[in-house]
Amino acid sequence: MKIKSVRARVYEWKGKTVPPQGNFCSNAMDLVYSKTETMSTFRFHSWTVVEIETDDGIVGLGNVALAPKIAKAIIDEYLAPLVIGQDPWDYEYLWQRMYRSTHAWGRKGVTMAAISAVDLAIWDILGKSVNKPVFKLLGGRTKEKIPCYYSKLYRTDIQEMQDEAQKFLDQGFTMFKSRFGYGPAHGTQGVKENLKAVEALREVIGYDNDLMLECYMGWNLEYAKRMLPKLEKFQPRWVEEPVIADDIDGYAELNQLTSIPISGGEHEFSLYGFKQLLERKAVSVVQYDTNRVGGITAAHKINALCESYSVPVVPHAGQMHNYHLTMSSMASPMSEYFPMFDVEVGNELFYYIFDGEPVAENGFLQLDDNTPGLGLTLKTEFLDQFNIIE
Ligand SMILES: O=C(O)C(=O)C[C@@H](O)CO
Ligand SMILES: [Mg+2]
Repeated sequence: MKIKSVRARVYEWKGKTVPPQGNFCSNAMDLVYSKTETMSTFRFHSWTVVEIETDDGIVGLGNVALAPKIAKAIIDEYLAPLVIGQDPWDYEYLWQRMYRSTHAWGRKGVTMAAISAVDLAIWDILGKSVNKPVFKLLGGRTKEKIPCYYSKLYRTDIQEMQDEAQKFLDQGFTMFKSRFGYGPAHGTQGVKENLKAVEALREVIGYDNDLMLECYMGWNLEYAKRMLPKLEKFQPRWVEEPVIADDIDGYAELNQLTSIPISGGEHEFSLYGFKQLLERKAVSVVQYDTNRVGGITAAHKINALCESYSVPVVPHAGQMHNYHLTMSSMASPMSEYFPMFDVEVGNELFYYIFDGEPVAENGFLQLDDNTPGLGLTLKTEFLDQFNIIE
């Protein structure tokens, strides 16, 4: 079997989006003076879809959401020529060709995300060619079904957040992730607002259910050192991305500071990036995203590395490419789960492009032993709400 063609198309959402609100989600731009709403650079309203076809007609689907137009250019210009004419079963060789040939300017960020998209499509082909789901090629079924946590609860009105938490508690979720709205730029009032929201959510879900707290790189070390001791009484399962991804020493200091586990990784790349995080005890929970980190080829290696450190892997975002890594590894106890909503930050856009995503039932996800490959097809229902760039 040989790769015959690589097609990368950008799906630009033209449909309605939930308008941004202030203090919706603390984020890395909060620390930079700006007159615009800071979360705007972290909206994912475009997505690049990669279709790789083999000489016997199998089509593999990959995807990338980081800088999708740039990712498409990297795929078209640099990565496609490296894989066309090659055997997809030589996936390690192909991964190394892509990684090493772009090493001078790649390694992390959008290049590794583009490599991830090609690698996902290759693994989709592998599964389809032997009529097996990808997780069966990685280690098989390690769970009867996948526990998942409800992920949203962005910082809105306190009552709205409590109503949202109650709604999904009633649907059987036992784990919830919420977003802080405030950070160093918002002073002591912001600290009070952050604590008020956590307390309000605990009032709804109690202490028999897990609560994870997301900073999305919106704090700094000094502020996090003030906040974590105040948060301990609320017993969060983890506090996520308190500082920017490059501040690994900051992560390591915070991870030892209190009883609260620090999580991160969705903005880290490749096996080597996670080797650093683990060696320096920077995180207690690893959260790579398989469509960023280097695809399934890289994520599978990182799962093994994390297993050797007894550090759990909870991939960032839901989405099928992550579910296969969780199903096939004892290192990964659960998945993140965004239900389908109106398009807001963009984590929801996946549902408007692909069919095949499992719907959570009572806080669990299921993958089918008999659905080959990643289990995704391209959705046609919302095509009229996308501008597609060939
Ligand atoms: O789901 C996460 O962990 C994210 O970082 C998503 C992003 O939109 C901020 O919440
Ligand atoms: Mg996150």
